[in-house]
Amino acid sequence: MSTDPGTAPAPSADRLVLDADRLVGAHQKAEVLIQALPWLRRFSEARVVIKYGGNAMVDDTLKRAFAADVLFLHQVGLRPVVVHGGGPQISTMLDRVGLETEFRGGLRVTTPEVMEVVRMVLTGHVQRELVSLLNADVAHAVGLSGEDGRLLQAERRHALVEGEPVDVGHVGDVVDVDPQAVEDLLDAGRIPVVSTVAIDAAEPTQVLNVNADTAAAALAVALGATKLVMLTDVEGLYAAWPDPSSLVSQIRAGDLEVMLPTLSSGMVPKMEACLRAVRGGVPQAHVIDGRREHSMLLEIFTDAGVGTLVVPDAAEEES
Ligand SMILES: Nc1ncnc2c1ncn2[C@@H]1O[C@H](COP(=O)(O)OP(=O)(O)O)[C@@H](O)[C@H]1O
Ligand SMILES: CC(=O)N[C@@H](CCC(=O)OP(=O)(O)O)C(=O)O
Repeated sequence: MSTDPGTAPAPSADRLVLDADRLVGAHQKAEVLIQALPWLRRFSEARVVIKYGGNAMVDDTLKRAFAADVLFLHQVGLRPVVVHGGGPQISTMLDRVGLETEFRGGLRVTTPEVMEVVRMVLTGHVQRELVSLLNADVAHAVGLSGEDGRLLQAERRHALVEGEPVDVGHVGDVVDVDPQAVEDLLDAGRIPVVSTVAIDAAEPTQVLNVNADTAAAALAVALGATKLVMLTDVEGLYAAWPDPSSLVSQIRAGDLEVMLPTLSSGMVPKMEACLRAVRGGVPQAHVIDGRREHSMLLEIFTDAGVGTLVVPDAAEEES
């Protein structure tokens, strides 16, 4: 039975404010959905390689939000491929087992003992955790390492320290990608989750430690991905690190190439990877803040975009 508006008590001021808030909230949600529509259409069936950096795996809530975003992409018809890092997690385990660890030119010095721990942590711990989060409700995700189906082959590389090559042991750069194992999983409607341990092309029974950004870029190129999205622990690329007001929202490949020698630490392999991806035919490479819940959805499905977008030299202006 409805109340006669003429006799019903007047709603309190607090109640009116609450109702207004609810309406504004609902209106905003509808706006977001409408805004997402052209992007949903545009990216239908698009392959998106998502690099999830170890520094962005801050806590369980964030990890669950990441998994929810990946599942959302999958549900609305994109083809997400997750490539994960795990640098801090490897360092913690090395510390626990009493092995010294050191980075030269952004790359971990990797002895045979360190390599065993790298492989164990990436494929046995970080990958397992992501696969289990992604499969919490529906079983879509399947984990694989660069060793599986010869996905990633690498050659030993040096690090560059002040322009000089330095030996960093069992560290490689990807020289060959056989994406068939990933293609098979995508064809079966799966979400591949890739650990970046690679086969040593010179000694195929051995493995090499590959920077996860580098591996993600190589895989994005081999898969003909529409986007490479890197989740890290900063908003994006700062032209004048660490000044947040210097965030670069969009940069062309040629300008990034000029900027590369001025960059330091983790941003070097990350921006090199973005450059490699767009030069290899990936139309867009993004660096976004993985510490902000749902930053990936904001980047892909809203007009504003977030973080830093790298585009080829001849690309049109777009978010
Ligand atoms: N110009 C820059 N802009 C943004 N971050 C930078 C810059 N130079 C160095 N950094 C560092 O790079 C880090 C990201 O790289 P890294 O630690 O390798 O992340 P991930 O584990 O996500 O791959 C940032 O936390 C920041 O400390
Ligand atoms: C050669 C090299 O440095 N490999 C990295 C691989 C993991 C990685 O890249 O993880 P993030 O993406 O979390 O940094 C390492 O051993 O830490």
